[in-house]
Amino acid sequence: MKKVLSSSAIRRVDKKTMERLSLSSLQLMEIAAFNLFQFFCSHFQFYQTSTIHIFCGNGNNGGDGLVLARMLFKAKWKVKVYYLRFSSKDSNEFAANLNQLNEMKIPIEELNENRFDLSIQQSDVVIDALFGSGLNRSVQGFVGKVIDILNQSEHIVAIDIPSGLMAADNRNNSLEHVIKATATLSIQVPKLCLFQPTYAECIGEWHLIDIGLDHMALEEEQTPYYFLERSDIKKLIKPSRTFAHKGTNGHGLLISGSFGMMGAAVLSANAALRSGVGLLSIHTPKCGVEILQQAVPQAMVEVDIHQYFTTCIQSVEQYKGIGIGPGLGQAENTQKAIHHLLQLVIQPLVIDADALNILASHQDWLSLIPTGSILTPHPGEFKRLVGEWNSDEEKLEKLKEFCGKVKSYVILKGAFSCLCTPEGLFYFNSTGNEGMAKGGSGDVLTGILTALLAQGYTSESAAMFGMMVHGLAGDIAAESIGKVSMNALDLIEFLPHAFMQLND
Ligand SMILES: NC(=O)C1=CN([C@@H]2O[C@H](COP(=O)(O)OP(=O)(O)OC[C@H]3O[C@@H](n4cnc5c(N)ncnc54)[C@H](OP(=O)(O)O)[C@@H]3O)[C@@H](O)[C@H]2O)[C@@H](O)CC1
Ligand SMILES: Nc1ncnc2c1ncn2[C@@H]1O[C@H](COP(=O)(O)OP(=O)(O)O)[C@@H](O)[C@H]1O
Ligand SMILES: [K+]
Repeated sequence: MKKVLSSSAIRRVDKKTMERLSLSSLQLMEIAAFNLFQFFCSHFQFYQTSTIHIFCGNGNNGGDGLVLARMLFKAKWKVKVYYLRFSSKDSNEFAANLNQLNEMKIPIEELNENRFDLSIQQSDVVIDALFGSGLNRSVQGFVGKVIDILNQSEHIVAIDIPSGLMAADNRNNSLEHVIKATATLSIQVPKLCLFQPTYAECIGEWHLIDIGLDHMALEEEQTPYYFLERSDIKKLIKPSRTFAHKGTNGHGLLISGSFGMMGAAVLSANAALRSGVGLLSIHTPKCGVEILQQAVPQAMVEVDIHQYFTTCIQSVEQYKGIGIGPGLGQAENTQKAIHHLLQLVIQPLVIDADALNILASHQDWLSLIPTGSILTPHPGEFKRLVGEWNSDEEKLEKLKEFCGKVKSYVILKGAFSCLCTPEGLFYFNSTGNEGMAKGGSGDVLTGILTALLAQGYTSESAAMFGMMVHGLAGDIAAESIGKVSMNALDLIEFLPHAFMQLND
């Protein structure tokens, strides 16, 4: 698990690293730039025949740019270096490295208000080292004009953060002039902006470049934001038991499907059955019985009295994991059935899709949600629950407030799905890809989560494990058959591989 930190926290970690490892700030910059250089050479080998235009500010982000320029120059890449003095005083590290470049006779050009004509070819590459974590106000003036010109380039690699974007909160940033990078090489610590859809087109694909910051210093920083990694899940996985039987592996219930939407029930059920549940029951209207008995013979079907949709859920105490929502529809009687269930149930629920939509239209039922439930809205469903937001930052505030209010977990789905806990901690998922943006992918997640709760995982562990394994199944599917063709069925198909990888 990596901590997502603010710029001021990162500055403290940098400082402690230098003190504890007896490094000067020039040495730390040299290490940072060397790791950037190594990553750049291996990951962007195909740029080797292009001219690399490196744009440096006169702070330490610019310093990183100068050292990277020196290393690329020595390695015989074609580099052109430019710098801009937007701050009245050069940082010491920038100044020292500028001297080194001058001594090595590496050509370097100063841009200023009167001189910023740039000639960059389509195949050329721009490295953006103008501003990093030191940006403290919106970019204006001639630096803004330079950024606008650079944005006409097709290949832009930003160092640490695309210039013009702030690490954590951009609500007071006009965002008029921000580098639109194709890739961002962020220095070791994930920043909140990397996970926000609004800034995705400025950040492009991103990578974290380890520079050996002091682990204790990182430990000492407090943050509510975390980036969840595969290694975190391994610790949560329950060992398999030789004398296990279907009873000890838990009995799950899915309340799912309605006329025309039985596919959702089939997907959730198959996902649950690939996620270790001992026994699975599916509550469904009469029209779904034959479909389910054929498509999912391993599951038992509990038949509703209604032909087309769910109207009445009787006893649920025997189930340890209960998932409700996929393909459920929002018929009047289904709404009543949900209200009845909420009054009846004491164990945490997995609540998805139409069950969320029903709750959104009956806000007074939210207080009936059992403590520790897992709600899995996509942003559209979440908006119905909490109203519109004006920024991603406000969205996270609403998420925290909502989780506290319903004393439950929410997985806000999308790229870097975000799990928020009732205590207000945020965990961004590191698996998953855009190939999963297909109908039915969310139904698969509901099945997985229901199975994990049934097996006795705590809600928090189930949410972390489920979110990670679901995304990993997507990543393996993408590698095996490609993002275009993969769909929800493939997530189920590759789920066993994902569980095996997490267990390795
Ligand atoms: N040992 C280390 O420290 C390491 C640091 N590392 C690297 O350092 C980077 C952070 O460097 P940094 O703190 O010098 O800030 P940076 O982003 O270069 O900005 C420079 C100055 O610009 C100014 N400014 C702000 N906003 C402005 C605006 N809108 N328009 C105009 N000016 C504006 C502001 O100064 P001000 O004008 O407020 O006095 C600010 O101080 C980090 O991203 C990483 O790449 C790595 O090498 C690892 C080791
Ligand atoms: N661009 C993306 N990157 C990563 N994961 C994604 C992306 N788009 C969708 N997903 C994942 O796919 C699932 C889609 O769920 P949802 O929108 O509820 O689909 P449905 O309701 O059709 O089942 C979520 O788990 C989400 O995190
Ligand atoms: K930058």
